[in-house]
Amino acid sequence: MKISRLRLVHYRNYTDETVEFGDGIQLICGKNAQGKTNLLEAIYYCSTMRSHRTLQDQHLIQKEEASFLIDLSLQRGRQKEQLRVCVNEKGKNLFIHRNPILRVSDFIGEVNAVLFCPDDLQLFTASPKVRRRFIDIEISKLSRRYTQTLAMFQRLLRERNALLKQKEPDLVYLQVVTERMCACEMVILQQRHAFLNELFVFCQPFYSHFAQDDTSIGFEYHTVLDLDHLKDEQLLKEKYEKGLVRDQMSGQTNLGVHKDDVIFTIEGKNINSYASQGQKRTLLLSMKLAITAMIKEKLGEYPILLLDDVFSELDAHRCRQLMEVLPQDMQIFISSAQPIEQEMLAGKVADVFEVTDGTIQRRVLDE
Ligand SMILES: Nc1ncnc2c1ncn2[C@@H]1O[C@H](COP(=O)(O)OP(=O)(O)OP(=O)(O)O)[C@@H](O)[C@H]1O
Repeated sequence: MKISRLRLVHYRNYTDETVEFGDGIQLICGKNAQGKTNLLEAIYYCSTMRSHRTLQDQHLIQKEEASFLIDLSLQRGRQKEQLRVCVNEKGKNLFIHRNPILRVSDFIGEVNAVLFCPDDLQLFTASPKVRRRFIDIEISKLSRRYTQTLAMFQRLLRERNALLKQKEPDLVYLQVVTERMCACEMVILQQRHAFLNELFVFCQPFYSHFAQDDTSIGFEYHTVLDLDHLKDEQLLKEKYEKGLVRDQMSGQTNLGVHKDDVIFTIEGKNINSYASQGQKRTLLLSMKLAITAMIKEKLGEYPILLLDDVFSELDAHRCRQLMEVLPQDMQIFISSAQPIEQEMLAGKVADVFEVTDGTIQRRVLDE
């Protein structure tokens, strides 16, 4: 998958800018606060329908404007696709080849993008919700069934919580909702567990490449059922039955996959208490690269990789190691405020763009 052309209108500090991209590495250079991250954010927005920096679409609209527009020309093998995203205060209007797409979930996944950015390090220290969101976003790039099941589970959970808040809820209906939730949860927790297992199989070689030692990395998945009983739907239903009085007293559902967490480990120890900042960064980057490799294996083509400010996060040696490991046939956007020299690219060819105050110019790399 590759973006051949991008137009941003009233998006953040871009008034009306069109740029054509090539294959392989696309270096997005420029001083601080010129619009490099905004460009990567716009691409990521088309992939997930939300920004990685704000939950409010209004923040993405250029100051004093009423809406923004992103036009994106996408190439998948020989197929070309034209995507349009218009956002105003009323919401999102989405088009594929000028045909309106009414459900946001039908648009998500058209652009498959994996993002690495400096704030991602919070993944390890943030609340379990952030780690669940990370897992959910990444699995939804691989499985539409997962996205749909998760959406269904979230609807049922809201419904169950509303029933639990009633003084005299319809207990028969409550049980129907609970049983439907359990069915969704079996899919979700099995897919989460399988994804994490596979992620770390793909991740270990990347980590070893960067660390140049045999440090082992891993994870512990904490969910509502023991790992030996991940397929035991009956056990899950019994847990809900046992927890019903507590749920009614608190007016909410106290157990389920919406409470899951994952702990990342290095040498079997919790990454937060054991690893250096450099090791955390290396693990995170390895995880993102592993996800691109998983997508290639499962869907037959690489996603678009967005590396925001990655060079400032790594020392010169790791930068070279990163360039060496990036596949030739993946389109990769790398933003950098630091000057980039040919030597840093480890022999790779790159298209170079200079971003200045919301404008983008193609340029030649310094020797
Ligand atoms: N809604 C908006 N309207 C207009 N300008 C905006 C809006 N949101 C952000 N900006 C501007 O975008 C610029 C920041 O762009 P961006 O975050 O892409 O910087 P950057 O080039 O990645 O910088 P750095 O190298 O420091 O990360 C700032 O000048 C900011 O004021």
